[in-house]
Amino acid sequence: MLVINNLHASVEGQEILRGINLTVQAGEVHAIMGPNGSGKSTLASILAGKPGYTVTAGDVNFNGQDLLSLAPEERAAAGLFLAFQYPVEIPGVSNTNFLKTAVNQIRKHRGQEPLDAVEFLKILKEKARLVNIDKELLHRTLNEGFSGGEKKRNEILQMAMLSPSLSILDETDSGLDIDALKTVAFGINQLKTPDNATIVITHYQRLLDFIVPDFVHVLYKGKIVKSGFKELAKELEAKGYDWLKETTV
Ligand SMILES: Nc1ncnc2c1ncn2[C@@H]1O[C@H](COP(=O)(O)OP(=O)(O)OP(=O)(O)O)[C@@H](O)[C@H]1O
Repeated sequence: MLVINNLHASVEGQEILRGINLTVQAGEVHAIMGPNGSGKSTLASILAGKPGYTVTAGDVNFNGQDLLSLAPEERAAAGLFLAFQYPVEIPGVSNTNFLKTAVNQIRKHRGQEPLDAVEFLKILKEKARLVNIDKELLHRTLNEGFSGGEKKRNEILQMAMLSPSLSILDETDSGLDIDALKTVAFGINQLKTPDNATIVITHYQRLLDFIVPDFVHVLYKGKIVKSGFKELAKELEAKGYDWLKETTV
């Protein structure tokens, strides 16, 4: 589904990613961990097409397409979804209207008819129930006055509505209390199918108790320096990252 090959990228002339190689197959959950400033969010932003980053070498293939040549909205239409570390507030736009516009925009890109209001609301209710989101959030203005936990839950609802083939969740656990963490993880697990895949960027092994990854990778100074299974996250929790620094410098 996703093949990242020797990806190098810089921001304002400074090299941040220094040769990332990563393959994600359908049905898999990958966790990316690593110390602050190692390039995790940069990688997510580049995959989503956020401006401001210069790819200096390498390529990314997503479902047979050259991902880096696509505009951000084309990436979304191709099935990529990024949940941001800090979801934005959009005053004056209701959550429901935002979701309807986003869903229909993606349908348009795929050559499908837009959903009418009745069809859309039916799906919205089903998905809100599936990922355990309070209906009250649907009628509020997008992310405005949402608590940190509500913003993150709302992103899971967006993910449910857009049915992406690859979801990238950047520090979805930051600022969540344990119940919100469980709700968000429950939503992510509910949406898992053999046809989609998830990349979870996290600092904490506790999230991975609820979203069990098939693979764990450590990003350090812009490179994946170690990959393993879920036990690697436990090892990192116990030992930190210094032991990896010693083997990589
Ligand atoms: N827009 C930018 N302008 C300048 N430097 C940037 C920019 N974006 C990222 N960087 C730098 O790139 C490096 C990697 O940042 P990034 O946010 O990708 O790390 P991270 O691994 O996600 O860190 P954290 O765990 O703290 O979220 C950092 O040194 C950061 O200061």
